Amino acid sequence: MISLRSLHKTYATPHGRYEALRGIDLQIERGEVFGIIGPSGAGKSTLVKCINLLERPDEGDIVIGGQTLTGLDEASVRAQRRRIGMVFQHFNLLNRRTVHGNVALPLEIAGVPRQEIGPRVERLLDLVGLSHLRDRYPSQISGGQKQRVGIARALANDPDVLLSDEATSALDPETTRTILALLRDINRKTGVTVVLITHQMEVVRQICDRVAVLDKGAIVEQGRTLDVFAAPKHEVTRAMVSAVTASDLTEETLAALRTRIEAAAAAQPGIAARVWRLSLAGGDSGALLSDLSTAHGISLSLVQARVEDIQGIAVGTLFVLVQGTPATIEAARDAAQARHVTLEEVLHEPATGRPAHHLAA
Ligand SMILES: Nc1ncnc2c1ncn2[C@@H]1O[C@H](COP(=O)(O)OP(=O)(O)OP(=O)(O)O)[C@@H](O)[C@H]1O
Repeated sequence: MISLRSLHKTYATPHGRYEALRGIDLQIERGEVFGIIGPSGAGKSTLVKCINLLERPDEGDIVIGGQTLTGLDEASVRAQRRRIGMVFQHFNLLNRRTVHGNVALPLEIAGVPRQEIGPRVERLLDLVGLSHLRDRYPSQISGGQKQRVGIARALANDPDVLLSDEATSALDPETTRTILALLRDINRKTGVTVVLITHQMEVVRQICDRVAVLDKGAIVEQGRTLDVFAAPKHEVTRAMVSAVTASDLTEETLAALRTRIEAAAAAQPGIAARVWRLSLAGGDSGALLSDLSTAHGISLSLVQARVEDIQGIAVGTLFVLVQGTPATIEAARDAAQARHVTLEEVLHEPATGRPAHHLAA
């Protein structure tokens, strides 16, 4: 649906030229919800402006639905721009027009006959759940409702692509969830391709099928959202993912665990203890823990956990204290490896001098 091929964009600055996009290659399929995420200064706004043709890239091609947009004259660019519906962070509504009037505006500009505009706007307001507020002005509705107007307006000309530029950044978490759910719903009902530009991993987690990570003007990682969350490769991705799913044990918690383990070992000689970090990407964490303890006769207690639902799949980190004989613990570890789990030993008592190691299932 959208192909970005080797996009380069350089700005002139007082200190010389700055390369904001350094060869972006991306393929976004028809009907998917695709996230482009990156930290501040990564080049997200520049990329948005190139995709909707407000900025011309210095090099490279933008192809939407088979049509190469780079190299077109201004009149053709304006026509092509209608194929992309834009949703903005600050809504960009006209205060002197009603909700209905704001959604009607792009249809008026496109020269749609007056008698067609009314029914079309009503359908759009119905789609975003705002029919009852049609005569209100922007100052009389909430931020979430304003964004619904923004989404209806973006869909007015029946675009192939809905391009959302930080559409939920100005909204509280609950409103963000409802707006993302609405975008997902519209994507399913209409099949419109949705491209979300965001700095929030939470947005990607909730609705994106695939994601590309932008850093310093380049795509550093891309893939299915689930895969990127489960095993982020680039350090920028890891930092953003860990803000949503990962957790670490503090030194205080580790010290308290050591004390607890030593007391248990003194009371029950022959019983060893481990602390495991289990990274899940799918599967049922509760079932995993109970299966391991019942099948192998070990004692398992949860120390700390952060597990998030990524479109129906559990992804996250559990820290568990495992106690048993060394043989039963080894058997349980082998069994854990057979599941969708990455297991890392954080603490090994009594210490054997063996370094902590990673075992990928
Ligand atoms: N018109 C311009 N002239 C010069 N440099 C620019 C211009 N616009 C952007 N830049 C620079 O290009 C880089 C990318 O900027 P861009 O606004 O695309 O990043 P961003 O990922 O959207 O950042 P943020 O999330 O903070 O808005 C930045 O270093 C920025 O300073």
